[in-house]
Amino acid sequence: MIELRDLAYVRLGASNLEDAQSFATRSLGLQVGEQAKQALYLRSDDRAHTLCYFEGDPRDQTVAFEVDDADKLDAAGAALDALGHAVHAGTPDECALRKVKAFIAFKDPTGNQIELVVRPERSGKRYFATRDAGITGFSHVGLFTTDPVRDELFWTQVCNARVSDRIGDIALMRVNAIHHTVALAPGRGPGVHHINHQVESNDDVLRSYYHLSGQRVPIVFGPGRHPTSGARFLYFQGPDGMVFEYSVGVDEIEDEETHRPRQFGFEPSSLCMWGAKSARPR
Ligand SMILES: O=C/C=C/C(C(=O)O)=C(/O)C(=O)O
Ligand SMILES: [Fe+2]
Repeated sequence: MIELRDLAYVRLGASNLEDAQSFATRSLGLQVGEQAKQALYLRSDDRAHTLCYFEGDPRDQTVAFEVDDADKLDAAGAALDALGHAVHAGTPDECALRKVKAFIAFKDPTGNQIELVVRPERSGKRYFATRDAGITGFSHVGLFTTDPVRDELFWTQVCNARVSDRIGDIALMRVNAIHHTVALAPGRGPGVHHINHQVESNDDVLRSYYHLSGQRVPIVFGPGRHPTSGARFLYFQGPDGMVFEYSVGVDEIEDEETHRPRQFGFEPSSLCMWGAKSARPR
């Protein structure tokens, strides 16, 4: 069993790094941790980075999870290899680019690019962004799936994810007490469906709604409230069509032993209990 501890980062190819920087700092509210020649490292918490835009194809998207140590990383590599996944061990240069001690890369059954990392770098400086979006941290990702039932089995049987709730066959899965760290979303191929940051209060969600609307950032869903995690949310579109979410008030699963996933119907009211309609199909 591969024990995922937390999300580490997302890496996104950017068609225009300047546009990505402008969006990340003026709209999303991240802090530039480091500006390299062909990459931009962005912070949302006490880590050195949680999002990296690099000059490249916007379809090149990777999600990374932290595992405990080098032994666990080796065991994960062996387990994935035995299941037929091609596993790449990061070279020292590739580790430096990701600010981690070691990592392996592989694809999930849909073809999503996943990395498992050890010892991601933290920063001695606290996260301090020039735009005050109220961000309290990087929280979850949505991943496209071409087969939700198969991919739920991968995340829950090969890895340690547990299903918190389902909407139709779509699983919202946790790797720690937080309601979900990975949400699956039906799609025609691999890719990141959305990237979530938690914010401090309902006020932050609504303040951002007006701030982003004023900047003509496309709002794609919300403000609204998910009946699943209970979170109040706003989804909006960034560079190269990537969707970002702010949310506040996501449930924690209090009792790991007794929690049973709830089943929600595959219908709009399962996505928003206030009646907001998503501008993109889930
Ligand atoms: O469409 C359902 C979304 C559910 C949630 C939630 O319960 O918080 C998400 O954040 C999500 O999957 O994006
Ligand atoms: Fe979400």
